[in-house]
Amino acid sequence: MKPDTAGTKPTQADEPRVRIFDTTLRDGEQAPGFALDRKAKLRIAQSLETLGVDVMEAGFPQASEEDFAAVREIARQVRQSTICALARCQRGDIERAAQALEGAQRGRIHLFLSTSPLHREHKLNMSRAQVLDAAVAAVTRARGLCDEVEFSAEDALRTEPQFLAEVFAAVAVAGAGTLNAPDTVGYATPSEVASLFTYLRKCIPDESVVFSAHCHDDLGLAVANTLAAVGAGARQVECTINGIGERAGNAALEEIVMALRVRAPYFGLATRIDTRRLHATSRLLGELTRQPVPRNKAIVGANAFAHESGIHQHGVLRHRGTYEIMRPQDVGADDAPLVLGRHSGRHALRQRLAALGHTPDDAALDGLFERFKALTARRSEIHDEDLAALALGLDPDAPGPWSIAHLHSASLLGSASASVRLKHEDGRTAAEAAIGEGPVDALLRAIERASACALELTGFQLRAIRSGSGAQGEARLTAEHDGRTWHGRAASTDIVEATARAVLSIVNRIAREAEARRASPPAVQGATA
Ligand SMILES: CC(=O)SCCNC(=O)CCNC(=O)[C@H](O)C(C)(C)COP(=O)(O)OP(=O)(O)OC[C@H]1O[C@@H](n2cnc3c(N)ncnc32)[C@H](O)[C@@H]1OP(=O)(O)O
Ligand SMILES: CC(C)C(=O)C(=O)O
Repeated sequence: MKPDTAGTKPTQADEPRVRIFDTTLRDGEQAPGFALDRKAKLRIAQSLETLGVDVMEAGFPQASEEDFAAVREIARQVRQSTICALARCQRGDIERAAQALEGAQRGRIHLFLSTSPLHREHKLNMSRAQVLDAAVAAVTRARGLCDEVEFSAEDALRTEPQFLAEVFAAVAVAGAGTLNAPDTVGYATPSEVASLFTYLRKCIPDESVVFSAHCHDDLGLAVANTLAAVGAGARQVECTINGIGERAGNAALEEIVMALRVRAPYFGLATRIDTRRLHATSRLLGELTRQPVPRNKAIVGANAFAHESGIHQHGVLRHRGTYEIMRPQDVGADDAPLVLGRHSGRHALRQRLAALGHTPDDAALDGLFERFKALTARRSEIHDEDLAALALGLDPDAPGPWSIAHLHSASLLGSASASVRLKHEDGRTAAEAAIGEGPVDALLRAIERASACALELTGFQLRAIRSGSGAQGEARLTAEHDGRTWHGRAASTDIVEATARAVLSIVNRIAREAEARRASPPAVQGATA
């Protein structure tokens, strides 16, 4: 087929659906720090299947035995998505990809070859004619070995558009059903991407061909460029969970899908994705790669639905739509409570106190608000127990009543023991020892016994907060007591001591609050709370 620049016939672009091609397990996994073993890949593949991706690129079988085995396993187990394997335009790669896909319900070989002058000259040492011939020969070979063939013109956005159209037209005739124009180095702008896809659609007005976008994020434009391609007729988008991928990453699946959904009247295009599975899939990937999702990441970051600013909180309390364009439950996130912090105002403070059972009048609220703001000047995080302490007239950061008089911890191959002697401000001392599954468990149990305060540990984090001599470790704990969550935090040059002091800070807050409730008759509590 010769490029046809005469006009645009109706094509696949008129279909009101965008196919989601997920490449988390290939381009995503290819990035430093994101390698996954076969078992982890299968778990992610199953999660992607439940999410509803149309195509999942499971790997590059020629790259290694491990990659081959992972693609083969995924092809055998996943039935609802098309399984895709990457291959260079080389006989060995194509045959290996076909072999890995043998058990697939529906298999696709994804061939790629660079088309840009820079890549042709310096990387491949091939002329235009050689690139064209190699692409057609590879597609012809692959066509008989699997259900579908996709062809990617690597570095398409830096390729002469006419030559790109010529290659696409030729591989479409040879049997490639999907034509992918990647912005391999994340160089293009949205208007350039839109112009290129408009041009390609004019040149190849074949209704059976699907145009695809694959954008990298080197300039932070991957999602914008992908959406520009969709606006210009692309009906497959290649993307990854959390936007992982080569260098700065690929276009983030969750961002594209939610943009299409939230702005449905603008795009008029659906996907098959069950958006309520987005959070779970993102978390699974973060856990398996041990790469936490940044707090401010769109859609799946911890702050994506959090409001701390008083003016926003006031707006959200009146009508969520003032500052929220989607609901957390639409992406499978928990309905986040308003975050009380340095930038919060009285409306949010009153609402949170009410949820904790405290209903101060306006004058009491003003007093509490002043003390709350003073606390935020000293601390970056304020928890419910701090608000409860303020409402009871306590200083959330006050020391005691218990302090550590003696501490000993020992661990040996999976078992650990700890002994503590605690001193109470009323003069009592209490000494206890315990064994546990590790030093933290043993310490927690010894302190629980000595202080007679039952805790169930629900979270524990240790991080270095200074390096070199005098380096400190900070322990952060969350624990349940009496149906409530409590937070403890302490730093020391000795991480065992930091952990013990963090546990004790929880015990002390519980003790102080209990004492205040005993000492304050309900009528007095009601005056401030
Ligand atoms: C834009 C992308 O993301 S493309 C995918 C990139 N992903 C990866 O590279 C991850 C997996 N890769 C690998 O494990 C290895 O690179 C392998 C096993 C595939 C190849 O390893 P090697 O044979 O040692 O080659 P090496 O990687 O050093 O060089 C690449 C070779 O492929 C050739 N090549 C690159 N792209 C293509 C292509 N699309 N079609 C045909 N040949 C190609 C290069 O010209 C070079 O050939 P040469 O060895 O004859 O000089
Ligand atoms: C193989 C192709 C699609 C690719 O990953 C790229 O060009 O970035």
